[in-house]
Amino acid sequence: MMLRGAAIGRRCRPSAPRLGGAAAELLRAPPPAAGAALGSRAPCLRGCATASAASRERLVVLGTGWAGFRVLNDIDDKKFEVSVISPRNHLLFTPMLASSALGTVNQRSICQPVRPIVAKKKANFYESRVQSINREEKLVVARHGYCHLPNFLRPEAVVGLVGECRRLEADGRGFRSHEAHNVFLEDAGADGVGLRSKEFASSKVLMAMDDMEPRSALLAIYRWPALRRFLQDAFGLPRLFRSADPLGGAYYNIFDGAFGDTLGWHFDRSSFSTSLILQTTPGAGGDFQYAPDSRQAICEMGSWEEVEQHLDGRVLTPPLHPGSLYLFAGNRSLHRVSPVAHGKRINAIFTFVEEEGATLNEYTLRKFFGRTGQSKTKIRHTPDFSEARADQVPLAWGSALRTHIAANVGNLASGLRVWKRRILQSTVRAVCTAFEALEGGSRGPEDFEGALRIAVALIRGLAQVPAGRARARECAARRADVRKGLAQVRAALGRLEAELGAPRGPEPQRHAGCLAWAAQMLTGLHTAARALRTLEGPGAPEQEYEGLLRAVGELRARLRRAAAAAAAEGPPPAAPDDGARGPAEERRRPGAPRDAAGVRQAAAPAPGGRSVSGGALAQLKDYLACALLWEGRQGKAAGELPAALEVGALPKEASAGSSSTACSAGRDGGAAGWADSGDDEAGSEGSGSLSL
Ligand SMILES: O=C(O)CCC(=O)C(=O)O
Ligand SMILES: [Fe+2]
Repeated sequence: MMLRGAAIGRRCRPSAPRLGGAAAELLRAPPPAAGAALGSRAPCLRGCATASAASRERLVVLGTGWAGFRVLNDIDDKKFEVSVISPRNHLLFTPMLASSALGTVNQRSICQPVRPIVAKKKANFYESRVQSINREEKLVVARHGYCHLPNFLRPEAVVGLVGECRRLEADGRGFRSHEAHNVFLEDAGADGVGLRSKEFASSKVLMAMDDMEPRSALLAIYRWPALRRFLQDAFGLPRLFRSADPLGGAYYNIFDGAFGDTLGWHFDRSSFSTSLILQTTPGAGGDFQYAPDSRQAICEMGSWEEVEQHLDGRVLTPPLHPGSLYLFAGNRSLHRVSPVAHGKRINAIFTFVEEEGATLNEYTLRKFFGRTGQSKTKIRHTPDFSEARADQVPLAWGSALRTHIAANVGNLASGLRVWKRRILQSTVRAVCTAFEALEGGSRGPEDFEGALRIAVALIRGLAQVPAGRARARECAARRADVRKGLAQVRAALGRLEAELGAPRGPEPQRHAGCLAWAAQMLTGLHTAARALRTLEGPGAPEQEYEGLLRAVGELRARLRRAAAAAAAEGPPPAAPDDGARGPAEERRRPGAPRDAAGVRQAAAPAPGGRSVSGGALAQLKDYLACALLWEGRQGKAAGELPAALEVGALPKEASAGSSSTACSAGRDGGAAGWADSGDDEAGSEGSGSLSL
């Protein structure tokens, strides 16, 4: 139903939604004049009045035709609080339409804009169509698509929810997305022309429902039956259900000024949404902006330029405050969250659906949740950086790297101690700044080189680091690798000790090789065990790690004793004769353990350790790359990585080897510090054994 040009004066009855029940503690019913949307299938407007003028009578003017315009012009706004609802924001002087079509009158001359007069009368203007009028209820239902319930939450509940969200964030939960999308949140299609081809960049952190504690206050509100009933009433729906999506039922959004986060112009895919504003930074952006009921018009447009023209003067930016709940028909009105310049904007979205069992589509899950299922393994959107070399990183990788770092940093930071997390975060910031400078053409050479090296090392590490249970599994497998490595060292030392005790000629060259190899292996395994323990965070099996580190300490002590015994044998011969030594070796040690192959293997200097440990420890390099970053607390500024640990310094083939990083570290005196950062008993022994 549509009334054109008619003005109806109505005192709108206050309409507090019916709220009560368990979560009522947290909630405050909207004040009577909050403009709650009730009574229609489409989100709609009730009362159309603001809370400001309880003493004035409310008057709703429908349409901006002759009558409406006249009433608005003549009304005494001291006596009446006026709201205007009209699909047009101007009066059209219809008798002149024909002349306008013929070109004798300019089109603009036959339109009178309504906003100046609305502003003068301090009225509310809703560009919308009225759907129905309920005279009994004094209710006007308009297809406006937006409804604001200020103070929906009590301030203390807002504080509680913000705290909950921050805790999750600090715990490394959530997924940071940096995405390009068009207004329809759909693939552009093969041809990708017209409006569909216009992409907007969006970035934010989303904290999915399955990341929340079962006792989460947000989930308590979401599951509160009265909220669902209220929304069903508000939207005038026959049925309404909570979403069956395990990730997207209720979730937190964080728009971080440090990343200039924003949500680009789009239409939602669901017919309506419910958003709870928790934190804003006034004046810093993060505004919710929308063009009411604009879908139909925009769908007919061929380009974004046309849409921009259409949006001019139509975009509304409602004032939202922490504790505000707003209901919004997001699939009918183009909307966005403007870029956040600083601080953080936090809100929560509640998803309700009209069909029982409905879930989010894969496109949305992938883009904004980073995964489609409950696995916490993040989706990679970026090139494979694992083979990256500092001297080979193409400039074009800049933004992909930033995205990748940003997407994984939360994942990696999960469970880290605070100081480590800080190092990681400041490293990431340095890297992002460096890339920004580079892309902007103002390359800061000192900053950049260091940051790039770190970036590559970081990415190599991050690229392999899973989260949650997958991480625990991965760490368990890597612990098994460390145990295997320790067993190899133990066996080699056993054979060496047996040889040293046996009455036979000295073999100083071979023994020195074996000792050096064992020392390097122990350094690498020690670093690996500590890095893994850090990675696993609070859930790490402490006893097992203690056992591994104790074993390293014991083997180092044995190594020192063996080294002393070997030193007593005398200096190594100048030039060992490999060809002659094989059979001679067999002849000289008849009482030695039988496994000759094992002896030969252990005795080989094994540059890079590959021949000893094969591929079993291959992935440790990534953890070691992470570990070296974390060792920044030892006063090594970003960029001052020990030379042997720079990613560019690692020969490509070394990445296939197991403890190559550790061995490089072992050979470099300066590197010993990071490998043995010295807060456990085994740590302080590293450099000593390396000096063998
Ligand atoms: O955060 C907001 O206020 C709006 C969010 C939104 O438009 C969306 O999640 O689709
Ligand atoms: Fe939206």
